[in-house]
Amino acid sequence: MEVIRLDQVSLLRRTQEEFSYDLKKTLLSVLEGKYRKPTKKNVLDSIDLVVDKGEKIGVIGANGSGKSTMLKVICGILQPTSGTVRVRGKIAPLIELGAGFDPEISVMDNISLYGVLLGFSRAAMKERTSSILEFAELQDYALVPVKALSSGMVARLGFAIATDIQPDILILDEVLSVGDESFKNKCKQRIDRFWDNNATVLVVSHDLRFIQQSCTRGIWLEKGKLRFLGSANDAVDYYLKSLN
Ligand SMILES: Nc1ncnc2c1ncn2[C@@H]1O[C@H](COP(=O)(O)OP(=O)(O)OP(=O)(O)O)[C@@H](O)[C@H]1O
Repeated sequence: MEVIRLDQVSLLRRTQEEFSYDLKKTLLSVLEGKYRKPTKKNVLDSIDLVVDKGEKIGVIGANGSGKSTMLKVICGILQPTSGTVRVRGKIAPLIELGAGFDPEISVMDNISLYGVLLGFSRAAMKERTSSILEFAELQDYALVPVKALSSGMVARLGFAIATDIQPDILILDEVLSVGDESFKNKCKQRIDRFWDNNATVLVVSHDLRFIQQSCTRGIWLEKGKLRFLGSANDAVDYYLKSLN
């Protein structure tokens, strides 16, 4: 059964998008004659992809080739400039953990808010609050505003919410570096369980051996284009050959 489908997905980004808010920097570069108008770049270029239930897909490619962007488009964090994305089932996006939190409101209220963003009802989130707090080891912080948590605690909370129930689709960006060593182990166990329970998995990693050992299929992206889609072993081989 098909659970993810991308048809001709492209995403354009301004090359200086991240810096455009820095007026002082922009003015200085104008005065120094160094200012260049931002140009647009195809970060994803006409991607077609169909993923069936239970597949484990490894996404590989050089830095900046569009791997994280593709995952964000699948999760709905980014909208494509053109093309369509269809996803069927509950998705656990383990990327940019906690990016959707409101720092001013309490941990408990953020659990409801984040859950609703992920597509759960408020009532369902109320029922899950205690198990989420327990997994994140934040029971004593339920009423504290999120801005008072450490960044590791924020990531733990994001992970706990996104994985409180078995997702149909698991999206992983690189090796998770959530919290301290003991918490990392807990996360790994949870991911392994989902992995074994027939979840569909998309994982970005530079660890090519891990991709070969753990994934059924591989995607090689190059400058936003899908260069290869096939067995994980072949994807790694072709990618490595391109580097020589
Ligand atoms: N917020 C942003 N604004 C503008 N351009 C961006 C932004 N985020 C990423 N890009 C650009 O999009 C391209 C793809 O980035 P992406 O993070 O998807 O690559 P990646 O393959 O995951 O790289 P890496 O292996 O380094 O994590 C890069 O050229 C990057 O500069």
